[in-house]
Amino acid sequence: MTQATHLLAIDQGTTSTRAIVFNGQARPVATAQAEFAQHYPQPGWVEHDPEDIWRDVLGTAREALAKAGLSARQVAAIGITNQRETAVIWDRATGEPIHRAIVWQDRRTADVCQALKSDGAEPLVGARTGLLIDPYFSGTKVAWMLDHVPGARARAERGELAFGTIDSFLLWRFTGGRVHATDVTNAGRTMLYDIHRQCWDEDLCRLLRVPLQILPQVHDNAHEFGTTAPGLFDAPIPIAGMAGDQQAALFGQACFGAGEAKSTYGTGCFMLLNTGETAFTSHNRLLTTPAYRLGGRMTYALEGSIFVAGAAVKWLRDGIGVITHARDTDDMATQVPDSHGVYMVPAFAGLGAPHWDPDARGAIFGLTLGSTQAHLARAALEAVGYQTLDLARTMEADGARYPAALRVDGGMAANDWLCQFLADLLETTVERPAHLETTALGAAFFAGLATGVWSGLDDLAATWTCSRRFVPVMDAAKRQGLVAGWHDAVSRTLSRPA
Ligand SMILES: Nc1ncnc2c1ncn2[C@@H]1O[C@H](COP(=O)(O)OP(=O)(O)O)[C@@H](O)[C@H]1O
Ligand SMILES: O=P(O)(O)OC[C@H](O)CO
Repeated sequence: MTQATHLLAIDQGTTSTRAIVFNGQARPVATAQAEFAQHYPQPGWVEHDPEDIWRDVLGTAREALAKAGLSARQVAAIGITNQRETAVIWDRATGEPIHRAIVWQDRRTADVCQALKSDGAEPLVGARTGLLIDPYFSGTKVAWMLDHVPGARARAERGELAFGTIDSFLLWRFTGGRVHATDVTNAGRTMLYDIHRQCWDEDLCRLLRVPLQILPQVHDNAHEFGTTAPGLFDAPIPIAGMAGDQQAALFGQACFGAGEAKSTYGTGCFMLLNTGETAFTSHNRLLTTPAYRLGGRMTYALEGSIFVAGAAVKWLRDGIGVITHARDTDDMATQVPDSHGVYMVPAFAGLGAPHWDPDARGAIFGLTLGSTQAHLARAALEAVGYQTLDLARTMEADGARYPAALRVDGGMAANDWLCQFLADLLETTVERPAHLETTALGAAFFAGLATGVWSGLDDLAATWTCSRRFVPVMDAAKRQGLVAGWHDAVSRTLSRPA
Protein backbone atom coordinates (compact mmCIF):
# COMPACT_ATOMS: atom_id res chain seq x y z
CA MET A 1 0.00 0.00 0.00
CA THR A 2 1.25 3.55 -0.86
CA GLN A 3 2.07 5.54 2.26
CA ALA A 4 0.47 8.97 2.57
CA THR A 5 3.32 11.13 3.78
CA HIS A 6 2.67 14.46 2.08
CA LEU A 7 0.34 17.36 2.81
CA LEU A 8 -1.36 19.56 0.23
CA ALA A 9 -1.83 23.14 1.44
CA ILE A 10 -4.22 25.51 -0.33
CA ASP A 11 -3.50 29.19 0.38
CA GLN A 12 -6.36 31.19 -1.05
CA GLY A 13 -5.12 34.81 -0.73
CA THR A 14 -6.59 38.16 -1.70
CA THR A 15 -4.79 38.42 -5.02
CA SER A 16 -3.63 34.90 -5.76
CA THR A 17 -4.19 31.26 -4.98
CA ARG A 18 -1.35 28.90 -4.20
CA ALA A 19 -1.20 25.16 -3.76
CA ILE A 20 1.93 23.80 -2.10
CA VAL A 21 2.85 20.18 -1.48
CA PHE A 22 4.91 19.67 1.70
CA ASN A 23 6.77 16.52 2.61
CA GLY A 24 6.86 14.99 6.08
CA GLN A 25 9.85 17.20 6.98
CA ALA A 26 7.71 20.31 6.30
CA ARG A 27 9.72 21.16 3.17
CA PRO A 28 7.85 22.42 0.08
CA VAL A 29 8.31 20.04 -2.84
CA ALA A 30 6.00 21.60 -5.45
CA THR A 31 4.08 24.85 -5.86
CA ALA A 32 1.46 26.14 -8.29
CA GLN A 33 0.09 29.66 -8.26
CA ALA A 34 -2.58 31.67 -10.10
CA GLU A 35 -3.45 35.37 -9.84
CA PHE A 36 -7.14 36.16 -10.26
CA ALA A 37 -9.32 39.16 -11.16
CA GLN A 38 -10.21 41.87 -8.67
CA HIS A 39 -13.51 43.66 -9.27
CA TYR A 40 -13.99 47.27 -8.15
CA PRO A 41 -17.61 48.03 -9.17
CA GLN A 42 -17.72 51.32 -7.24
CA PRO A 43 -15.19 53.34 -5.25
CA GLY A 44 -14.52 51.48 -2.00
CA TRP A 45 -16.14 48.25 -3.22
CA VAL A 46 -14.04 45.11 -3.81
CA GLU A 47 -15.43 41.81 -5.10
CA HIS A 48 -14.15 38.39 -6.18
CA ASP A 49 -15.90 35.84 -8.34
CA PRO A 50 -16.13 32.64 -6.23
CA GLU A 51 -16.09 30.58 -9.45
CA ASP A 52 -12.67 32.09 -10.33
CA ILE A 53 -11.47 31.14 -6.88
CA TRP A 54 -12.75 27.56 -7.10
CA ARG A 55 -11.30 27.15 -10.63
CA ASP A 56 -7.86 28.28 -9.39
CA VAL A 57 -7.98 26.23 -6.21
CA LEU A 58 -8.73 23.02 -8.08
CA GLY A 59 -6.36 23.90 -10.93
CA THR A 60 -3.40 24.76 -8.70
CA ALA A 61 -4.02 21.75 -6.43
CA ARG A 62 -3.93 19.37 -9.41
CA GLU A 63 -0.91 21.15 -10.90
CA ALA A 64 1.07 21.02 -7.65
CA LEU A 65 0.38 17.28 -7.26
CA ALA A 66 1.43 16.69 -10.87
CA LYS A 67 4.64 18.70 -10.41
CA ALA A 68 5.42 16.72 -7.26
CA GLY A 69 4.76 13.50 -9.20
CA LEU A 70 2.32 12.36 -6.54
CA SER A 71 -0.93 10.47 -6.62
CA ALA A 72 -3.67 11.67 -4.25
CA ARG A 73 -3.08 8.38 -2.39
CA GLN A 74 0.27 9.75 -1.24
CA VAL A 75 -1.36 12.82 0.30
CA ALA A 76 -2.32 12.37 3.93
CA ALA A 77 -4.59 15.43 3.93
CA ILE A 78 -5.44 18.83 2.53
CA GLY A 79 -5.08 21.95 4.69
CA ILE A 80 -7.00 25.06 3.63
CA THR A 81 -6.05 28.60 4.58
CA ASN A 82 -7.74 31.69 3.23
CA GLN A 83 -8.13 35.43 3.02
CA ARG A 84 -10.36 36.05 6.02
CA GLU A 85 -13.71 37.88 6.36
CA THR A 86 -14.48 37.73 2.61
CA ALA A 87 -18.10 36.60 2.47
CA VAL A 88 -19.83 34.19 0.07
CA ILE A 89 -23.47 33.10 0.07
CA TRP A 90 -24.50 30.16 -2.08
CA ASP A 91 -27.53 28.07 -2.86
CA ARG A 92 -27.44 24.78 -0.94
CA ALA A 93 -29.19 22.91 -3.78
CA THR A 94 -26.98 24.02 -6.67
CA GLY A 95 -23.81 25.26 -4.92
CA GLU A 96 -24.07 28.47 -6.98
CA PRO A 97 -23.13 31.76 -5.32
CA ILE A 98 -25.98 34.28 -5.24
CA HIS A 99 -23.58 37.23 -5.63
CA ARG A 100 -19.87 37.84 -6.10
CA ALA A 101 -17.88 37.46 -2.86
CA ILE A 102 -17.65 40.73 -0.92
CA VAL A 103 -13.98 41.08 -0.05
CA TRP A 104 -12.57 42.04 3.37
CA GLN A 105 -11.30 45.34 1.91
CA ASP A 106 -14.80 46.37 0.80
CA ARG A 107 -16.21 49.48 2.53
CA ARG A 108 -19.82 49.46 1.27
CA THR A 109 -21.26 48.84 4.72
CA ALA A 110 -19.52 51.80 6.36
CA ASP A 111 -22.88 53.55 6.95
CA VAL A 112 -24.43 50.47 8.54
CA CYS A 113 -21.40 50.20 10.81
CA GLN A 114 -21.64 53.87 11.74
CA ALA A 115 -25.31 53.40 12.64
CA LEU A 116 -24.48 50.38 14.82
CA LYS A 117 -21.83 52.44 16.59
CA SER A 118 -24.20 55.36 17.09
CA ASP A 119 -26.72 52.92 18.59
CA GLY A 120 -24.07 51.99 21.16
CA ALA A 121 -23.48 48.43 19.91
CA GLU A 122 -19.68 48.54 20.08
CA PRO A 123 -19.25 47.40 23.72
CA LEU A 124 -21.45 44.32 23.12
CA VAL A 125 -19.64 43.45 19.88
CA GLY A 126 -16.26 43.95 21.55
CA ALA A 127 -17.10 41.87 24.60
CA ARG A 128 -18.44 38.92 22.62
CA THR A 129 -16.27 38.90 19.49
CA GLY A 130 -13.04 40.72 20.42
CA LEU A 131 -13.60 42.89 17.32
CA LEU A 132 -14.58 46.48 16.61
CA ILE A 133 -17.47 47.51 14.43
CA ASP A 134 -16.01 47.95 10.95
CA PRO A 135 -17.03 47.01 7.40
CA TYR A 136 -13.89 44.81 7.37
CA PHE A 137 -15.69 41.94 9.13
CA SER A 138 -18.14 39.57 7.40
CA GLY A 139 -21.39 40.21 9.30
CA THR A 140 -22.54 43.41 7.62
CA LYS A 141 -21.45 42.11 4.22
CA VAL A 142 -23.72 39.07 4.67
CA ALA A 143 -26.69 41.28 5.60
CA TRP A 144 -25.96 43.51 2.58
CA MET A 145 -26.21 40.53 0.20
CA LEU A 146 -29.41 39.29 1.84
CA ASP A 147 -30.91 42.76 1.46
CA HIS A 148 -29.75 43.48 -2.09
CA VAL A 149 -30.09 40.17 -3.95
CA PRO A 150 -33.80 39.82 -4.80
CA GLY A 151 -35.49 37.14 -2.67
CA ALA A 152 -32.29 36.25 -0.80
CA ARG A 153 -33.50 37.05 2.71
CA ALA A 154 -36.62 34.91 2.36
CA ARG A 155 -34.59 32.05 0.87
CA ALA A 156 -32.06 32.32 3.70
CA GLU A 157 -34.84 32.15 6.28
CA ARG A 158 -36.23 29.03 4.56
CA GLY A 159 -32.79 27.41 4.96
CA GLU A 160 -32.06 27.36 1.22
CA LEU A 161 -28.85 29.41 1.38
CA ALA A 162 -25.49 28.90 3.06
CA PHE A 163 -22.98 31.55 4.11
CA GLY A 164 -19.29 30.95 4.47
CA THR A 165 -15.94 32.61 4.39
CA ILE A 166 -13.73 31.33 1.56
CA ASP A 167 -12.55 28.27 3.55
CA SER A 168 -16.13 27.19 4.05
CA PHE A 169 -17.08 27.72 0.40
CA LEU A 170 -14.06 25.68 -0.71
CA LEU A 171 -14.88 22.90 1.74
CA TRP A 172 -18.43 22.79 0.33
CA ARG A 173 -17.07 22.51 -3.20
CA PHE A 174 -14.34 19.99 -2.31
CA THR A 175 -16.86 17.73 -0.56
CA GLY A 176 -19.42 17.95 -3.36
CA GLY A 177 -21.86 19.94 -1.20
CA ARG A 178 -21.81 17.53 1.71
CA VAL A 179 -20.11 19.63 4.40
CA HIS A 180 -20.96 23.16 5.56
CA ALA A 181 -18.35 23.99 8.18
CA THR A 182 -15.61 26.39 9.17
CA ASP A 183 -13.03 26.72 11.94
CA VAL A 184 -12.78 28.98 14.99
CA THR A 185 -10.33 31.45 13.42
CA ASN A 186 -12.59 32.19 10.46
CA ALA A 187 -15.76 32.19 12.57
CA GLY A 188 -14.02 34.67 14.87
CA ARG A 189 -13.86 37.26 12.07
CA THR A 190 -17.56 37.41 11.26
CA MET A 191 -18.71 39.67 14.13
CA LEU A 192 -21.30 36.94 14.81
CA TYR A 193 -19.23 34.47 16.87
CA ASP A 194 -18.70 34.61 20.61
CA ILE A 195 -15.00 33.82 20.98
CA HIS A 196 -15.33 33.15 24.74
CA ARG A 197 -18.36 30.83 24.78
CA GLN A 198 -17.21 29.56 21.35
CA CYS A 199 -20.56 29.54 19.59
CA TRP A 200 -22.60 31.67 17.17
CA ASP A 201 -24.14 34.52 19.12
CA GLU A 202 -27.92 34.87 18.73
CA ASP A 203 -27.94 38.48 19.98
CA LEU A 204 -25.36 39.53 17.40
CA CYS A 205 -27.13 37.62 14.63
CA ARG A 206 -30.32 39.53 15.51
CA LEU A 207 -28.44 42.85 15.69
CA LEU A 208 -26.76 42.32 12.32
CA ARG A 209 -29.86 40.70 10.80
CA VAL A 210 -28.18 37.44 9.85
CA PRO A 211 -30.36 34.29 10.14
CA LEU A 212 -28.69 31.55 12.20
CA GLN A 213 -29.67 28.87 9.67
CA ILE A 214 -27.20 30.12 7.07
CA LEU A 215 -24.15 29.75 9.34
CA PRO A 216 -21.67 26.85 9.13
CA GLN A 217 -20.68 24.45 11.91
CA VAL A 218 -17.49 25.51 13.70
CA HIS A 219 -14.61 23.13 14.46
CA ASP A 220 -11.03 23.00 15.75
CA ASN A 221 -8.29 23.89 13.24
CA ALA A 222 -6.96 20.33 13.11
CA HIS A 223 -10.09 18.31 12.40
CA GLU A 224 -11.35 15.81 9.83
CA PHE A 225 -13.71 18.22 8.06
CA GLY A 226 -14.60 15.90 5.17
CA THR A 227 -13.24 14.08 2.12
CA THR A 228 -12.91 15.27 -1.46
CA ALA A 229 -15.74 14.22 -3.76
CA PRO A 230 -15.14 11.49 -6.37
CA GLY A 231 -13.60 12.75 -9.61
CA LEU A 232 -11.73 15.73 -8.22
CA PHE A 233 -8.46 13.80 -7.75
CA ASP A 234 -7.38 10.26 -8.58
CA ALA A 235 -8.39 9.24 -5.04
CA PRO A 236 -10.32 10.92 -2.23
CA ILE A 237 -8.23 13.12 0.08
CA PRO A 238 -9.30 14.07 3.61
CA ILE A 239 -9.55 17.78 4.38
CA ALA A 240 -8.10 17.95 7.86
CA GLY A 241 -6.80 21.48 8.45
CA MET A 242 -8.46 24.85 8.14
CA ALA A 243 -7.54 28.34 9.39
CA GLY A 244 -7.66 31.99 8.39
CA ASP A 245 -4.41 32.93 6.66
CA GLN A 246 -3.05 35.17 9.41
CA GLN A 247 -3.59 32.58 12.10
CA ALA A 248 -2.13 29.91 9.81
CA ALA A 249 0.97 32.11 9.39
CA LEU A 250 1.31 32.46 13.18
CA PHE A 251 1.13 28.66 13.43
CA GLY A 252 3.47 28.13 10.46
CA GLN A 253 5.98 30.48 12.11
CA ALA A 254 5.84 28.16 15.15
CA CYS A 255 4.75 31.04 17.41
CA PHE A 256 3.24 28.61 19.91
CA GLY A 257 4.23 30.37 23.12
CA ALA A 258 2.54 33.37 24.73
CA GLY A 259 4.58 36.46 23.80
CA GLU A 260 5.65 35.19 20.36
CA ALA A 261 4.63 37.27 17.36
CA LYS A 262 4.75 37.40 13.60
CA SER A 263 3.93 39.97 10.97
CA THR A 264 2.78 38.84 7.54
CA TYR A 265 3.25 41.11 4.52
CA GLY A 266 0.87 40.14 1.73
CA THR A 267 -1.89 42.36 0.38
CA GLY A 268 -2.28 43.74 3.89
CA CYS A 269 -0.09 43.37 6.95
CA PHE A 270 -1.28 41.57 10.04
CA MET A 271 0.72 41.39 13.25
CA LEU A 272 -0.42 38.66 15.63
CA LEU A 273 0.89 38.19 19.15
CA ASN A 274 0.15 34.85 20.81
CA THR A 275 -1.41 35.56 24.23
CA GLY A 276 -1.86 31.91 25.24
CA GLU A 277 -5.15 30.77 26.75
CA THR A 278 -5.94 34.34 27.84
CA ALA A 279 -8.16 36.45 25.61
CA PHE A 280 -6.23 39.69 26.12
CA THR A 281 -8.42 42.80 25.85
CA SER A 282 -6.92 45.81 24.10
CA HIS A 283 -7.68 49.32 25.30
CA ASN A 284 -6.19 50.76 22.14
CA ARG A 285 -8.34 49.34 19.37
CA LEU A 286 -6.45 46.15 18.61
CA LEU A 287 -8.41 42.95 18.05
CA THR A 288 -8.68 39.87 20.22
CA THR A 289 -8.94 36.84 18.00
CA PRO A 290 -8.73 33.05 18.17
CA ALA A 291 -5.17 32.01 17.21
CA TYR A 292 -6.02 28.31 17.00
CA ARG A 293 -7.99 25.65 18.79
CA LEU A 294 -6.57 22.16 19.17
CA GLY A 295 -8.27 19.33 21.05
CA GLY A 296 -10.97 21.82 22.12
CA ARG A 297 -8.44 24.16 23.80
CA MET A 298 -8.39 27.69 22.51
CA THR A 299 -5.25 29.81 22.17
CA TYR A 300 -5.88 33.52 21.58
CA ALA A 301 -3.96 36.28 19.83
CA LEU A 302 -3.86 40.04 19.90
CA GLU A 303 -3.99 41.37 16.35
CA GLY A 304 -3.10 44.58 14.61
CA SER A 305 -4.55 44.75 11.10
CA ILE A 306 -3.22 47.02 8.35
CA PHE A 307 -5.30 46.90 5.19
CA VAL A 308 -2.66 47.94 2.67
CA ALA A 309 0.93 46.66 2.52
CA GLY A 310 1.77 44.80 -0.72
CA ALA A 311 -1.41 46.31 -2.18
CA ALA A 312 0.39 49.68 -2.35
CA VAL A 313 3.19 48.04 -4.35
CA LYS A 314 0.61 46.33 -6.57
CA TRP A 315 -1.01 49.75 -7.12
CA LEU A 316 2.37 51.21 -8.16
CA ARG A 317 2.58 48.37 -10.70
CA ASP A 318 -1.01 47.95 -11.93
CA GLY A 319 -2.63 51.25 -11.01
CA ILE A 320 -0.10 53.86 -12.14
CA GLY A 321 2.61 51.81 -13.86
CA VAL A 322 5.54 53.22 -11.87
CA ILE A 323 7.17 49.77 -11.57
CA THR A 324 7.18 46.61 -13.70
CA HIS A 325 7.61 44.02 -10.96
CA ALA A 326 6.86 44.24 -7.22
CA ARG A 327 10.44 43.19 -6.46
CA ASP A 328 11.75 46.30 -8.34
CA THR A 329 10.88 48.36 -5.25
CA ASP A 330 13.81 46.76 -3.39
CA ASP A 331 16.41 48.21 -5.79
CA MET A 332 14.55 51.49 -6.24
CA ALA A 333 14.42 52.13 -2.50
CA THR A 334 18.17 51.46 -2.30
CA GLN A 335 18.96 53.83 -5.21
CA VAL A 336 17.92 56.95 -3.26
CA PRO A 337 19.31 58.05 0.12
CA ASP A 338 15.82 58.83 1.45
CA SER A 339 12.25 59.39 0.28
CA HIS A 340 13.00 63.11 -0.34
CA GLY A 341 10.27 64.06 2.13
CA VAL A 342 7.59 62.03 0.30
CA TYR A 343 5.11 60.15 2.52
CA MET A 344 2.44 57.80 1.22
CA VAL A 345 -0.49 57.08 3.53
CA PRO A 346 -2.01 54.04 1.79
CA ALA A 347 -5.58 54.41 3.07
CA PHE A 348 -6.91 52.94 -0.19
CA ALA A 349 -9.41 50.88 1.82
CA GLY A 350 -9.70 53.19 4.82
CA LEU A 351 -7.33 52.79 7.73
CA GLY A 352 -7.28 49.76 10.03
CA ALA A 353 -5.61 49.53 13.43
CA PRO A 354 -5.21 51.62 15.46
CA HIS A 355 -7.31 54.29 13.65
CA TRP A 356 -10.24 52.26 12.25
CA ASP A 357 -11.29 55.00 9.88
CA PRO A 358 -13.26 53.43 6.99
CA ASP A 359 -13.76 56.80 5.31
CA ALA A 360 -10.07 57.81 5.10
CA ARG A 361 -8.63 57.60 1.58
CA GLY A 362 -5.04 57.31 0.37
CA ALA A 363 -2.81 60.38 0.11
CA ILE A 364 0.73 61.26 -0.93
CA PHE A 365 2.40 64.21 0.78
CA GLY A 366 5.60 66.17 0.21
CA LEU A 367 5.80 65.95 -3.60
CA THR A 368 8.21 68.40 -5.25
CA LEU A 369 9.57 68.73 -8.77
CA GLY A 370 12.51 66.66 -7.53
CA SER A 371 10.31 63.67 -6.59
CA THR A 372 11.00 60.57 -8.67
CA GLN A 373 9.56 57.10 -9.17
CA ALA A 374 12.21 55.78 -6.77
CA HIS A 375 11.00 58.16 -4.05
CA LEU A 376 7.44 56.97 -4.55
CA ALA A 377 8.51 53.32 -4.38
CA ARG A 378 10.51 54.02 -1.25
CA ALA A 379 7.60 55.91 0.32
CA ALA A 380 5.31 52.92 -0.33
CA LEU A 381 7.72 50.55 1.45
CA GLU A 382 8.33 53.02 4.24
CA ALA A 383 4.56 53.30 4.83
CA VAL A 384 4.49 49.57 5.55
CA GLY A 385 7.25 50.03 8.11
CA TYR A 386 5.59 53.00 9.80
CA GLN A 387 2.26 51.21 10.04
CA THR A 388 3.99 48.19 11.60
CA LEU A 389 5.66 50.51 14.10
CA ASP A 390 2.26 51.96 15.02
CA LEU A 391 0.96 48.44 15.67
CA ALA A 392 3.97 47.49 17.77
CA ARG A 393 3.70 50.67 19.87
CA THR A 394 -0.02 50.08 20.33
CA MET A 395 0.65 46.56 21.59
CA GLU A 396 3.18 47.98 24.04
CA ALA A 397 0.69 50.63 25.18
CA ASP A 398 -1.72 47.79 25.89
CA GLY A 399 0.91 46.24 28.14
CA ALA A 400 1.13 43.12 25.98
CA ARG A 401 4.41 41.27 26.41
CA TYR A 402 6.13 42.14 23.16
CA PRO A 403 8.61 39.72 21.51
CA ALA A 404 12.39 40.05 21.51
CA ALA A 405 12.38 39.29 17.78
CA LEU A 406 9.68 39.70 15.17
CA ARG A 407 9.20 36.90 12.66
CA VAL A 408 8.14 38.12 9.22
CA ASP A 409 6.68 36.32 6.21
CA GLY A 410 4.40 36.81 3.19
CA GLY A 411 5.29 37.77 -0.39
CA MET A 412 6.56 41.21 0.56
CA ALA A 413 8.92 39.90 3.24
CA ALA A 414 11.23 38.84 0.37
CA ASN A 415 12.10 42.55 0.16
CA ASP A 416 15.46 42.97 1.98
CA TRP A 417 15.20 46.76 2.09
CA LEU A 418 11.82 46.54 3.83
CA CYS A 419 13.07 44.00 6.40
CA GLN A 420 16.02 46.24 7.28
CA PHE A 421 13.77 49.30 7.56
CA LEU A 422 11.46 47.33 9.86
CA ALA A 423 14.37 46.39 12.13
CA ASP A 424 15.50 50.04 12.20
CA LEU A 425 12.09 51.46 12.99
CA LEU A 426 11.05 48.82 15.53
CA GLU A 427 14.53 48.76 17.10
CA THR A 428 14.25 45.01 17.21
CA THR A 429 15.64 41.97 15.40
CA VAL A 430 13.57 40.92 12.40
CA GLU A 431 13.79 37.22 11.58
CA ARG A 432 12.96 35.89 8.14
CA PRO A 433 12.39 32.13 7.91
CA ALA A 434 13.93 29.90 5.28
CA HIS A 435 10.52 29.43 3.69
CA LEU A 436 8.36 32.52 3.31
CA GLU A 437 5.28 30.41 2.62
CA THR A 438 4.49 30.08 6.30
CA THR A 439 0.78 30.63 5.74
CA ALA A 440 0.56 27.49 3.62
CA LEU A 441 2.87 25.69 6.02
CA GLY A 442 0.53 26.52 8.91
CA ALA A 443 -2.38 24.95 7.01
CA ALA A 444 -0.23 21.88 6.34
CA PHE A 445 0.71 21.74 10.03
CA PHE A 446 -2.96 21.63 11.06
CA ALA A 447 -3.77 18.95 8.49
CA GLY A 448 -0.68 16.95 9.49
CA LEU A 449 -1.55 17.12 13.18
CA ALA A 450 -5.07 15.85 12.51
CA THR A 451 -3.82 12.89 10.48
CA GLY A 452 -0.81 11.88 12.57
CA VAL A 453 1.92 13.03 10.15
CA TRP A 454 3.22 15.06 13.09
CA SER A 455 2.59 14.18 16.70
CA GLY A 456 2.62 17.58 18.40
CA LEU A 457 3.82 21.18 18.53
CA ASP A 458 7.41 20.22 19.43
CA ASP A 459 7.67 18.29 16.17
CA LEU A 460 6.51 21.37 14.28
CA ALA A 461 8.72 23.87 16.13
CA ALA A 462 11.77 21.75 15.24
CA THR A 463 11.16 22.37 11.53
CA TRP A 464 11.40 26.21 11.77
CA THR A 465 14.66 27.66 10.46
CA CYS A 466 15.76 31.28 10.15
CA SER A 467 17.37 32.27 6.84
CA ARG A 468 18.29 35.85 7.72
CA ARG A 469 18.28 38.19 10.72
CA PHE A 470 18.04 41.96 10.27
CA VAL A 471 19.37 44.02 13.19
CA PRO A 472 18.72 47.74 13.82
CA VAL A 473 21.40 50.18 12.63
CA MET A 474 19.58 53.52 12.16
CA ASP A 475 20.45 56.32 14.57
CA ALA A 476 17.76 57.54 16.93
CA ALA A 477 17.53 61.14 15.68
CA LYS A 478 16.96 60.04 12.10
CA ARG A 479 14.32 57.55 13.17
CA GLN A 480 12.47 60.08 15.30
CA GLY A 481 12.44 62.62 12.46
CA LEU A 482 11.05 60.11 9.98
CA VAL A 483 8.38 58.88 12.37
CA ALA A 484 7.28 62.45 13.22
CA GLY A 485 6.78 63.13 9.50
CA TRP A 486 4.68 59.97 9.18
CA HIS A 487 2.40 60.89 12.07
CA ASP A 488 1.89 64.33 10.59
CA ALA A 489 0.91 62.75 7.24
CA VAL A 490 -1.52 60.33 8.92
CA SER A 491 -3.20 63.08 10.90
CA ARG A 492 -3.83 64.94 7.64
CA THR A 493 -5.34 61.80 6.05
CA LEU A 494 -7.88 60.85 8.72
CA SER A 495 -11.48 61.63 7.78
CA ARG A 496 -12.04 63.05 11.24
CA PRO A 497 -9.50 64.54 13.67
CA ALA A 498 -7.59 61.93 15.73
N1 LIG B 1 9.82 41.74 -3.47
C1 LIG B 1 8.70 42.42 -3.18
N2 LIG B 1 8.76 43.70 -2.73
C2 LIG B 1 7.65 44.40 -2.42
N3 LIG B 1 6.41 43.88 -2.51
C3 LIG B 1 6.29 42.63 -2.94
C4 LIG B 1 7.40 41.83 -3.29
N4 LIG B 1 6.96 40.62 -3.69
C5 LIG B 1 5.61 40.66 -3.57
N5 LIG B 1 5.19 41.87 -3.13
C6 LIG B 1 3.81 42.29 -2.86
O1 LIG B 1 3.27 41.31 -1.96
C7 LIG B 1 1.95 40.95 -2.34
C8 LIG B 1 1.90 39.47 -2.62
O2 LIG B 1 2.12 38.77 -1.45
P1 LIG B 1 1.21 37.50 -1.11
O3 LIG B 1 1.72 36.98 0.20
O4 LIG B 1 1.20 36.61 -2.28
O5 LIG B 1 -0.21 38.23 -0.97
P2 LIG B 1 -1.72 37.70 -0.85
O6 LIG B 1 -1.66 36.37 -0.13
O7 LIG B 1 -2.40 38.76 -0.05
O8 LIG B 1 -2.32 37.60 -2.23
C9 LIG B 1 1.58 41.75 -3.56
O9 LIG B 1 0.73 42.81 -3.15
C10 LIG B 1 2.92 42.29 -4.08
O10 LIG B 1 2.73 43.59 -4.59
O1 LIG C 1 -4.52 38.18 1.49
P1 LIG C 1 -3.71 38.48 2.68
O2 LIG C 1 -2.66 37.43 2.87
O3 LIG C 1 -3.15 39.87 2.77
O4 LIG C 1 -4.67 38.30 3.97
C1 LIG C 1 -5.89 38.93 4.06
C2 LIG C 1 -6.40 38.85 5.49
O5 LIG C 1 -6.71 37.56 5.90
C3 LIG C 1 -7.57 39.75 5.69
O6 LIG C 1 -7.97 39.75 7.04
